Amino acid sequence: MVNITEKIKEIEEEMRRTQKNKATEYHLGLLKGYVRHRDPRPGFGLANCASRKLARLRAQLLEPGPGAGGGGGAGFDVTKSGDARISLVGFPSVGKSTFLSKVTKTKSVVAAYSFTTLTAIPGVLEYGGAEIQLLDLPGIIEGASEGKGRGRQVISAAKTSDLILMVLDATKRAEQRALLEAELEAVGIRLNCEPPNIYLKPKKAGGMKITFQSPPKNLDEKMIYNILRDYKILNCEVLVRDENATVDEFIDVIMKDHRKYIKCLYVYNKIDSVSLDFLDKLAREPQTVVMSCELDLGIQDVVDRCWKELNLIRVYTKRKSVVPDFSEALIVRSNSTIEDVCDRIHRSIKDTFKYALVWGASARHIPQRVGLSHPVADEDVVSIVSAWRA
Ligand SMILES: Nc1nc2c(ncn2[C@@H]2O[C@H](COP(=O)(O)OP(=O)(O)OP(=O)(O)O)[C@@H](O)[C@H]2O)c(=O)[nH]1
Ligand SMILES: [K+]
Ligand SMILES: [Mg+2]
Repeated sequence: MVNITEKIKEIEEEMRRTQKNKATEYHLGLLKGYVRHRDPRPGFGLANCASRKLARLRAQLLEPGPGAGGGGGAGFDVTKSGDARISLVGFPSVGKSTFLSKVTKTKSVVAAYSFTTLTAIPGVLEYGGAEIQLLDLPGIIEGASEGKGRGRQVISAAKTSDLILMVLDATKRAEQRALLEAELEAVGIRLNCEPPNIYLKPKKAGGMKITFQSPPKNLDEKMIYNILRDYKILNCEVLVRDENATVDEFIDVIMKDHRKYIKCLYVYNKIDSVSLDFLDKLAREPQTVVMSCELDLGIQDVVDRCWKELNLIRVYTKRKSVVPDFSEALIVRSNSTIEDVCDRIHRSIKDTFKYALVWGASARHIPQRVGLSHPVADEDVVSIVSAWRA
């Protein structure tokens, strides 16, 4: 077999040479009779022939070899680090690597052909003293969940993240989003929803006890009975608390060890290439932000929105008569209190806690003297006063 990597190198060389001189490209096209049929959209021009060939070869590199075991189910070997992990998931060439290279110090290769990125590339997104791991992933294609390309690995990596950033190309068909969602759904990822409000407890004996808190709209006792029997759960207790619960949701509860509920933010890139009307329409969709990496438009909005979606709070600690260090934040979940902040600093700090001084959005006046139960807000400055120090 001719080495795919060598073939790829050859074509890349050829493309580099022609790209150096657009005029040459034009003449080449003219020679080959391409110019008349030229697609006016960016990226669909003369180089598209070589580009398509290259993408095809690189896709082969992604395919699991014979005996490789169907692409493998495990994710890429990247250790989790920082305060949270965000995965960039999308079709090839939507701009995932461009985005990573823009917002982190990591440079992930960017190119016009598909499957430029062949593995997971981690970068660190610094956000006001918080450190978020941003994972650039290979592009996925339809059928990814069934093991096409490195689809399964990509999806496994996405499954380990705290937020999925679904990167979409604003110039491409609207279906791309539903197609990607279906691929993620197929492996048990549930986007932007909470686990169903259904209690299920398998028992050793006693048959099935099925109770509805209020009359169900989409389920009945017989349906639940049949589903449970299909899954060979013959003894259990079920309490359906949500009247709108569906069959699919009930199955998700049975399969809860294989389900992952993850927030997803939809990001449309390349808005420099669509009309203003269309851009406006996209930007109004729920959970959606728009950007152009090329024109540096909306990037900070995307980053801010990511932080918001993670539901985390940055707290800066301050020693008496010293300016707080804003380059290092203490990260707690939303709805945390001073007590949670103490626990993050040191396990025993609560033993000597007298009160805390708080500057920031959660303080009614500045500084406010508060106790352990005081809820903190993002970017609060907190000074813990201990009994022995005061
Ligand atoms: N017009 C336009 N082109 C962009 C924008 N962002 C990225 N591109 C181009 O889109 C192409 C693909 O970018 P990449 O960052 O390599 O895309 P990717 O999603 O990482 O692609 P794969 O790794 O192959 O899956 C490159 O030619 C970029 O220059 C943008 O905002 N507008
Ligand atoms: K690409
Ligand atoms: Mg890439």
